[in-house]
Amino acid sequence: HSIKMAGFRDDQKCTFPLQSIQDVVKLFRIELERGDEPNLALLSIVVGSVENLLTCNRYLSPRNETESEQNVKPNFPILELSTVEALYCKFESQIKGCVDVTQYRGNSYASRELVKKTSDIIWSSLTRSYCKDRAHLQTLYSYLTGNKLDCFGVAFAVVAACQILGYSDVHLALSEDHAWVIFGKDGEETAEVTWHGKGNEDKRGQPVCGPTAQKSWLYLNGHPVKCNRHTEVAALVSGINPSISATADSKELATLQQKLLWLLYDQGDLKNYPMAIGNLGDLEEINPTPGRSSPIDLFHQAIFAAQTHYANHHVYPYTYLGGFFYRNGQYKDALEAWANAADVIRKYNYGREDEEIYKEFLEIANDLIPHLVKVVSNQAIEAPEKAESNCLHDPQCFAHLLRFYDGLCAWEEESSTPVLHIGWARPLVATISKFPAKTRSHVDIKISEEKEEKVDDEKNGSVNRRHSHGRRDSLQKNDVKNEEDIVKTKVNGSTNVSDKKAGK
Ligand SMILES: CC1(C)CN=C(N2CCN(c3ncnc4sc(CCF)cc34)CC2)S1
Repeated sequence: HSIKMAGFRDDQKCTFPLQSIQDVVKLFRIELERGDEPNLALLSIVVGSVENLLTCNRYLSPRNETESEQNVKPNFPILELSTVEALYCKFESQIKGCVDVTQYRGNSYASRELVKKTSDIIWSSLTRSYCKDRAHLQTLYSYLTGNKLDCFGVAFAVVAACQILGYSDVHLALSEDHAWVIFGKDGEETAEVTWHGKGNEDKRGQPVCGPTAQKSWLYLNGHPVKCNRHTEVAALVSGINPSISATADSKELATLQQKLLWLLYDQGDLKNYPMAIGNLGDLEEINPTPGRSSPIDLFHQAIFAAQTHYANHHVYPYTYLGGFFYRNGQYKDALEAWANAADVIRKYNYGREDEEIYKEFLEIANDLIPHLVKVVSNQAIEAPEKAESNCLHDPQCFAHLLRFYDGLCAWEEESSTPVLHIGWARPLVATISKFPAKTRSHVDIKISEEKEEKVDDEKNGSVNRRHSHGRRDSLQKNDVKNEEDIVKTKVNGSTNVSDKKAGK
């Protein structure tokens, strides 16, 4: 049967051959600024081709071939239109050849059968067995030249295929460690289209619902990133992997990713995508763009996006920020960011497919914080005159640490799987014992409000409670006179009675 092969439009063709970062940025700009939808398959093939040339087969420009050139510096490859067109047509004919849309004619929305069928086509043509978490398996280039895709790559390929079949309602849904699709009227339907993790039976074709989806971090309890075509382009760009080896990155590819993320940022396409903003913050830390937001600003924008669009149910915005502060020796701020991350995870129950975030908190608790505490305790010894500003003498640092662990405990409560075990206890004891008793004694462990009145009534006069941000609630009788050198710090975030009455 004759398949109408849609070639590329002139404004797409005119950018070829692509031979610089700017050429690729220009192609993306054309795709993103035109009225119609950006072509996901085209952009994925282009990015995958460039990534392959810059990371997999160390592209050598003629200039570099002389023996004298010791440091092999790849220039930008030349990407011909014919290469991209051939791969695109291969994908288009495979998809259109296998899906008989006449069977679904009429209903303008995709059906679960259509989505499942599309997923089956991608799924069945994957190489039997390969290392699923290898790098550079996230694009259609990898699929079309090597029949390999990673978990995210399968979900993206299904959405790109449905776009080619004309279903503009099929979109990518992204959590912090999984991807699935939404479709139907108002995107109300959901379907698994890929696998997750190791040793888990795939649930392809099934909706994302039920108890597993409710309280588990993996599905973000109903707060995933629901993409439109532009956000899907942002996911594709976020997925660019500049790593050449465990120790080397392609500078050209990292620069391309950074420029494409700024293009999407300026178009407003990252506003509801915290991880993409975080990725941009990481790139800006490595290679700052003059005149652009600082990494800290970007990480705060990611946090704001998560608070605004996702009821503050995302953990990674806080671990992006915490990691930045840690790398830059701003340890009090790192502890606060990690405590805020724990305030998010406390909203979930830990389940067997949440290993990724478990590993994240394990590394923070048992590796990063112990290292942080060792560094500051050495500082206290080497520079005793700076003791006041030292983390170990700051009750708010101790309060952040307690809030961090309290969040992990709350995460474990009512969970099917335990979180903490003896392996967590040793680093915890080592960390707590580095804080002198004087510091620990200044932390005021606030209890939840309903009990607070009871405690207040029973207690004759209460200690003065100072919010962790310095605002004092009230001075009660028999307060110590020199209260200014006793920092009362709330451990948890609950507002206290007077605030409540003040309607704050
Ligand atoms: C603070 C961190 C440890 C640094 N990098 C992090 N990530 C790197 C980029 N990541 C991502 N970045 C953009 N989009 C997505 S969608 C997704 C789930 C699989 F589809 C992951 C992910 C995952 C999180 S979190």
